[in-house]
Amino acid sequence: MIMDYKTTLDVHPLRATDPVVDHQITVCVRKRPLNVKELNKNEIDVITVQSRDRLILHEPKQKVDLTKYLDNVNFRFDYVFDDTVANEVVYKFTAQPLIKTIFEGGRATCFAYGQTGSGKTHTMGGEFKGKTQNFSNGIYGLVAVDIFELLSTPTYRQMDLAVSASFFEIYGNFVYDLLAKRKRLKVWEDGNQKVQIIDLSEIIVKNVSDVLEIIKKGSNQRTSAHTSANVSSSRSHAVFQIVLRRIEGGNMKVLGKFSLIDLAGNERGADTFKSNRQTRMEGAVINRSLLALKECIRALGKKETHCPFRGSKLTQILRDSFIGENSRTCMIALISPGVSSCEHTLNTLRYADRVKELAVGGEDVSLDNDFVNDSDVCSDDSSASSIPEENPELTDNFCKVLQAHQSVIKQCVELHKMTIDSYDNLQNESCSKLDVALNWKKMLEDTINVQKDAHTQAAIYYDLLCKQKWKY
Ligand SMILES: Nc1ncnc2c1ncn2[C@@H]1O[C@H](COP(=O)(O)OP(=O)(O)OP(=O)(O)O)[C@@H](O)[C@H]1O
Repeated sequence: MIMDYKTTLDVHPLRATDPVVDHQITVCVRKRPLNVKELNKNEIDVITVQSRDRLILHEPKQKVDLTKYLDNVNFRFDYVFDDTVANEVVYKFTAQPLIKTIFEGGRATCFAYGQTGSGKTHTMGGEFKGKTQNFSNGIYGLVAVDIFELLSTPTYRQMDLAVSASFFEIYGNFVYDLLAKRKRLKVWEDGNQKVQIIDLSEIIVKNVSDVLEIIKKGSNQRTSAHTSANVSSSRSHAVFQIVLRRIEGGNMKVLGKFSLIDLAGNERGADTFKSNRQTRMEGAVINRSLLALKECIRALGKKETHCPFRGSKLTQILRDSFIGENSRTCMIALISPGVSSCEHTLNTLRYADRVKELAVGGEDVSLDNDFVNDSDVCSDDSSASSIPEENPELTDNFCKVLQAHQSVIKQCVELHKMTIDSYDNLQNESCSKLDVALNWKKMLEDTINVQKDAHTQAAIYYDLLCKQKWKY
């Protein structure tokens, strides 16, 4: 059905020579090719990149009478890159336009967002050849090339700017220095709300190869640390920063900063019901940071004076990226094309869609029409953000209650839809009464079960609230 549908479409993907448009906030999507594992499983590609800014997700669905049908969901972003596009082209439309910002005294930020294995590290760090990574064609490396090229032009050469780089990781609520054997660092906020990472290694770099060395060192540290500690890099945010400084009144003052962030896998935020406590807690922290990130981009897009950067360690550290006239952000949402990733892909696209919607000043309608987005359940509700930081157990449980209730709503919507379909099918006799009855019985049982789960979660949460003597 997908193949047939695709043949009816007029497809004009983005070309490397297309014009680059200037935005304060750019949101784009990159589709990776099907990988060997997916090809071996004969997975179907459910994504069609229709044009430079549009894509369609073909979601296979089934009616109550087992008839299959496609739900074709359309999305529009600033740019959409299909699976043939190289890193250099992605860079040209995303991070490259932000380079000049840091020379003009601003803050530039580029995020890679998506499910584990969707291509975040490939895009930010560089293409993999087997186990080795080509750091010179990732966005980190390409940014370095352009910075040093601009520095060599007459305008900037005379400014005598100093360039330095740092590379760290945010795992749970802690920060680890990837250039100092993953030393755990303290984050302090001074009286002016300036956030400092104490003792973070910041290495002076003189040329592109110095930067590539740092990227290599930090990336290797990340990989080896995670292998030995048996935790996954997909549960941490990696932050690579390049800072420009100039002499002002005898002191070195920051002129501009480029932050490049390889975010934790967004599906990790939904590590809840089936996982152990540690994983669930990590999931809740990731969830919160991704939501806080969305809120901060919203504040930037709406030019609000208040930025809710305290919502997570990630946004706290990146606070100066979300304030100020001269802050520009780019989000690259990475998606896996296989049918088995359909639900996560839909979640990624909806999140990116809302970031863009917000960035152009629209309203956040996520709670009205998007209750299936698991990664959003934590704190879109304003009451969630009022849960005290020091009560992670409550936060975790509150997430579970919300999540359980979202499942109930989802299930009820399915039940309602199925009932209407059954009625139609009985009317036109395309399905036997027995089939309808059996399907309806099963659907009702499932609905009762999710309601029971939600009830249990709410009861656990109530007990916990009573125990903690913490009330709304
Ligand atoms: N656009 C692409 N073209 C070719 N291969 C790709 C592309 N994107 C990703 N891949 C391949 O897919 C695999 C997973 O990619 P990658 O490690 O970048 O995912 P990730 O999103 O960073 O996952 P994690 O969250 O686990 O770090 C890698 O082997 C990578 O080479």
